[in-house]
Amino acid sequence: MNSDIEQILITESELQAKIKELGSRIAEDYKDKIPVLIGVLNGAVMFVSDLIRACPIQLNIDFMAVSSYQDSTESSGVVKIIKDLDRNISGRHILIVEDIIDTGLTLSYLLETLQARHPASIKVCALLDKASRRRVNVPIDYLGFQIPDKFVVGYGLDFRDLYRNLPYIGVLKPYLYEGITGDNDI
Ligand SMILES: O=P(O)(O)OC[C@H]1O[C@H](OP(=O)(O)OP(=O)(O)O)[C@H](O)[C@@H]1O
Ligand code: HPA
Repeated sequence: MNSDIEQILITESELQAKIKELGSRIAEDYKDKIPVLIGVLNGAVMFVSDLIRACPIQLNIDFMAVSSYQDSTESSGVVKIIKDLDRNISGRHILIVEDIIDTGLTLSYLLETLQARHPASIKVCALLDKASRRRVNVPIDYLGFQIPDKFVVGYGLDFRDLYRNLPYIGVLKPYLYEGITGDNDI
């Protein structure tokens, strides 16, 4: 699996140091509230679990599963809810936790969908921002790292549902996905 990686972009220790910083900032900002942290599955699974351990305040967690990339490295542009929240978020302070903001289409859809449920506030925490690919403007209140326009995997991020279990963020060797349209089987 490691041999499919062209370059390690962010090491495990860099990830953990940044998550501690983000957790402290979030804990300070929400110390008088009980926010609901919404992890966006599947990609944010590692990030949300490390982030809540770095966040020593009272909080709730919930998850939404959405998908727009299927088996491709390009967004289909259509965001599908695969699993919705388990709770009513009306009047609650919401923090959406995402692994990556790329085109911004997923986050834009989530913000619109969750805003319609009348939360007290909504903020966004994202580990990675690939700003050069943005197709719609979205706010990021807490950001880990800006990254270049490369397809990355690891620490929750996948290609065809693989590589999520790498402990670092790496650039996938392009020959592994070039020519794949999204309709192919593994
Ligand atoms: O800004 P965007 O271009 O919308 O891309 C970001 C989204 O893409 C990935 O999810 P994906 O649809 O691949 O599902 P996954 O989390 O299950 O991997 C990632 O986890 C973000 O949710
Ligand atoms: O670079 C990426 N890697 C994995 N999943 C993604 N979803 C959007 N961009 C990416």
